[in-house]
Amino acid sequence: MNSPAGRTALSVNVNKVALVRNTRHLGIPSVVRAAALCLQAGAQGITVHPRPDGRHIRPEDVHAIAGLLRDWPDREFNIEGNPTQNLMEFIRAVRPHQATFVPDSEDQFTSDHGWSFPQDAARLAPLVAECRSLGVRVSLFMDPIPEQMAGARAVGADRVELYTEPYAAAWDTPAQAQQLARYACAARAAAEAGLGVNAGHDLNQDNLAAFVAQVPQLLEVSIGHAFVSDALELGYAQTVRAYQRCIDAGMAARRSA
Ligand SMILES: CC(=O)[C@@H](O)[C@H](O)COP(=O)(O)O
Ligand SMILES: NCC(=O)COP(=O)(O)O
Repeated sequence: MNSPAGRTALSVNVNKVALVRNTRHLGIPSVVRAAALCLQAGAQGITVHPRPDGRHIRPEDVHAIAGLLRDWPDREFNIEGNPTQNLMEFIRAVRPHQATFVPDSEDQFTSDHGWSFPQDAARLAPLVAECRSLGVRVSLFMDPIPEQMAGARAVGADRVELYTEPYAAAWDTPAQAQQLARYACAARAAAEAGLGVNAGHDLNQDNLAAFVAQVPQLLEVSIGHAFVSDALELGYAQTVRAYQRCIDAGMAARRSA
């Protein structure tokens, strides 16, 4: 992903643009136009989560964004999903830069937990191997549990994505510092296991800088719900710049610590 060396990359998740689009048969707001405007504003990647029930991102969105990203060779496409459900058909068809495996059930309200090892190892390992044979990086959606990181590496994953809802829920409370320490420890354990570290879920303009400042070697954040909510007020381009300012503020705080 084309991000200045050492800068945490911003991948915009456009699920919620699709959610609004799906409430009429008019094709607006356009998911591809949202992605294009975010890329033009400097987002390093686009993320989608084509859930089996099609509540937001649908197969045609996946293929359209894959087509868009062919015009942006220095940016990345990240497709999220459960590889035991419909994710692999998309990986085989469009070969995104990254596949993020998420252990969601088909009717889950939203993602709310990561994989567990060794329980999930046997069924994930061949799917990870297939992605990698296709040249697709694999990131595993994980709770911030240091002891779980070796298991993620053992199935062949390149990265983990730390599930950040518990941190977001603790933000601006007395539990914030403890949560940040928990994520920093998990990130160090991941790096020691040879894994890259991504993060996502409920990150926003309020809580992002502190997370970037405290969590080492953070390669990518994928942000959707709060991003699209902000873009309704600011527009996509201004929102990309606002989130990148949060990332830069976190990186600066990290350097000065
Ligand atoms: C895996 C994760 O935390 C999010 O990327 C997920 O895509 C959110 O899904 P919804 O947008 O359906 O809540
Ligand atoms: N992997 C997290 C993601 O893509 C977006 O999550 P959210 O910001 O919509 O909670």
